[in-house]
Amino acid sequence: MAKTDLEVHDDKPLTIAEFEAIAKTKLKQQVWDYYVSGAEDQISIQRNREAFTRLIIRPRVFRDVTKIDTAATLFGKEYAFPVGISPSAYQKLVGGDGELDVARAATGRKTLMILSTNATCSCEDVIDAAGGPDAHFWFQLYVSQNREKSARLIRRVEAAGYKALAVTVDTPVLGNRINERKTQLILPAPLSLPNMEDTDPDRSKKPSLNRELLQATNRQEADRVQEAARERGLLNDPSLTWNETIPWIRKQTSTMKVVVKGVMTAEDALLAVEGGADAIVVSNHGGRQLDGVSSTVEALVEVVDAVKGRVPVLVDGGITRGSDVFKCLALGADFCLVGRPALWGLAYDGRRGVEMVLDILERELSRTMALSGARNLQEIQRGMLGVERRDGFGIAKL
Ligand SMILES: Cc1cc2nc3c(=O)[nH]c(=O)nc-3n(C[C@H](O)[C@H](O)[C@H](O)COP(=O)(O)O)c2cc1C
Ligand SMILES: O=C(O)C(=O)c1ccccc1
Repeated sequence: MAKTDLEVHDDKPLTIAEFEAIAKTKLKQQVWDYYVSGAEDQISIQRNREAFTRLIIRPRVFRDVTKIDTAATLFGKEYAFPVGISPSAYQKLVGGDGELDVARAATGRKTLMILSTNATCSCEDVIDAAGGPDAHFWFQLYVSQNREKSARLIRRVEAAGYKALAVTVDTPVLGNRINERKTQLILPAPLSLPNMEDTDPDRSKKPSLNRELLQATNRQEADRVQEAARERGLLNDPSLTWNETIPWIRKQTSTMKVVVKGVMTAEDALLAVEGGADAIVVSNHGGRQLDGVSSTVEALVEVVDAVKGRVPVLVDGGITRGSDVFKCLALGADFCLVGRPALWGLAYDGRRGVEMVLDILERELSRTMALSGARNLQEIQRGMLGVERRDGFGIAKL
């Protein structure tokens, strides 16, 4: 449409969907494919989004909503609002200074960042960029078959000032991502994974690891490549168990909390709590691991009901609106995380782009709260949600 005197056009993206559309035009095909893809038929990615549209808000009105307080506390640290950034690999491929820009944005907006084991910036540089040990960031951990190597990494991130380890429990092997198999992801030579101790002097001459992992078409080949990946600490040891692994991690650190990321059932949530986890992240890895699992908001309900407030419950997967955050909190989550939305912001304009994405989510959450009659996070109740009734016409309150 042509501009007229009466129209003011502002080209700044106003929604996460607009950031995504712009990121698609800015990123190289192989990078876009890597970040956007899920596993196999991508049913669970779709389900993550659809579940939000099925949840219907039941707003309360005529309450004094002059002041809206979105502050959220985790492990004694107050964050400005309950949306942090999930760990994702190779952020320098997306733009700017990668993890450093994401870190600057997270502290700039007083929220949580979880740094990936497979980061392209060192855990020390990320804390420095965030303004030092007050950052209250967490580190995502893949536990290596070589436990000594993992023990050294844990000591290193503890010394750097991380407050918690988020142990990813949904990745004993890599999910079957078809796009990644078709379009090779290349980590260009100057990029490296500085949190990994690399014992292979020839590694820079070899193709990127996810590609190798996914290309294997027979068991022998697959075993060989998975073994090489695990040896480097890029993937979890597949033998990890509740009984052995959580106590082992706990023994390696005296200051950091232990969080498990990737729980999707009440049964595992109970094992996590009984095994001494300090928090749970309900996650299906952004639909990149097992395809065919439920959406994370569906799983959130059973996890919250099983945990009964004993530890904080976080959730990620498909969150692209402040109203999605509102729905997660109403179901009982203590905090939300976004993976891809932060990356779309990073692709748009480095630190500033990530801050814009966080600002959109904060403004949308705040407005949803005001329009629903919730002045603070405690007032966001499950009864503010409903679903379409199957047995008649109307909304069934949750
Ligand atoms: C490109 C990409 C890389 C990821 N890398 C990791 C990782 O290294 N470790 C991990 O625990 N989760 C990883 N995840 C999963 C995210 O932490 C998170 O669970 C997921 O992205 C949330 O869904 P969303 O992207 O829909 O917000 C990755 C996700 C994406 C999209
Ligand atoms: O791509 C991912 O989702 C992921 O978790 C991962 C696993 C191994 C290497 C790099 C990223």
